[in-house]
Amino acid sequence: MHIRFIYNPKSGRERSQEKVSNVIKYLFEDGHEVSMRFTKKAHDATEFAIEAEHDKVDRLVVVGGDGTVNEVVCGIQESNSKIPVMIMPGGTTNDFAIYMGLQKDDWDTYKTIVSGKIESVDCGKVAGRYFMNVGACGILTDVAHNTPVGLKTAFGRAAYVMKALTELTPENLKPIKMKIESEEVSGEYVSYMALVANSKSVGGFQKMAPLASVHDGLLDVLVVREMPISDLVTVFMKIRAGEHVKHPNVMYFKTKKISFSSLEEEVELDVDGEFFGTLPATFEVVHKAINLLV
Ligand SMILES: Nc1ncnc2c1ncn2[C@@H]1O[C@H](COP(=O)(O)OP(=O)(O)OP(=O)(O)O)[C@@H](O)[C@H]1O
Repeated sequence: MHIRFIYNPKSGRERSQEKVSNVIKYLFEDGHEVSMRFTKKAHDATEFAIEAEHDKVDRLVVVGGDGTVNEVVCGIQESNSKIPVMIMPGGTTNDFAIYMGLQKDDWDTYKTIVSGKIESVDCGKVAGRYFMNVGACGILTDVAHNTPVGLKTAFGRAAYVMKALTELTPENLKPIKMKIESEEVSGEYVSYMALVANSKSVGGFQKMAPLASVHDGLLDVLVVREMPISDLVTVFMKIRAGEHVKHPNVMYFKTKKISFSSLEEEVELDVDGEFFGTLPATFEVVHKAINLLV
């Protein structure tokens, strides 16, 4: 088989080299052809995924974080590719890879690349681009894209916690007046945060969208509505257990398609941990979009 690696050398703590070398060694020993593409800047991984479809490679291996996976998913969708994809988590949080159980040792990674099960999984679409994990707006949702790369390299996930703590000030706790339109829920809501998730794991919290599934042809929507700060603290403390969705001021439902618009100020949107633009935005699911090796 011809196996193409797309490798972001700057994602996470830059410690993936040894793992990648070991996996490539196993692949060579097994007689496979291996080619490498290293990303240098934003969108390189998208171009490399499109190139992989043209080159008719047999397997694509993505080494990087959620942002790199996002770019590869965009390339796969844009080129209508069905190439089986393996994700080697090399980022800071790796929400999607963790949700899919892809934190494997070197040998299992190699075995999955050559003979893993292929699962056809959903992705999301927003403003003509695609996402694997989440689109979000409101408090704390910009932490991932605003944390400097140097801080992530030095401190890993703790960098996000440090950045989050600097953001949780009374001035930042401004609720957003937004309009939501979907088949299930429509209306004007005042909320602190809204997110649309494909997988359960968001921002390092493995039960942020506790009922999400990448097989159900649906996106999970979580809206944290305006509430007293003391209630908000309670909600955040329940995220780890996935119990936050039961709070009366938290809306949680599934949909195929949903639109958000801000009724007042400009609201930034974060998609798979990277800055994406501003509201309005319409999210929809793309069922069975990616052939993932698991
Ligand atoms: N060689 C490079 N040097 C600097 N930045 C790069 C390079 N290659 C890609 N990038 C940037 O890295 C971003 C993706 O980073 P990625 O999300 O994979 O890592 P992370 O932020 O450490 O992990 P996570 O999102 O899981 O927390 C891309 O959007 C791109 O802009």
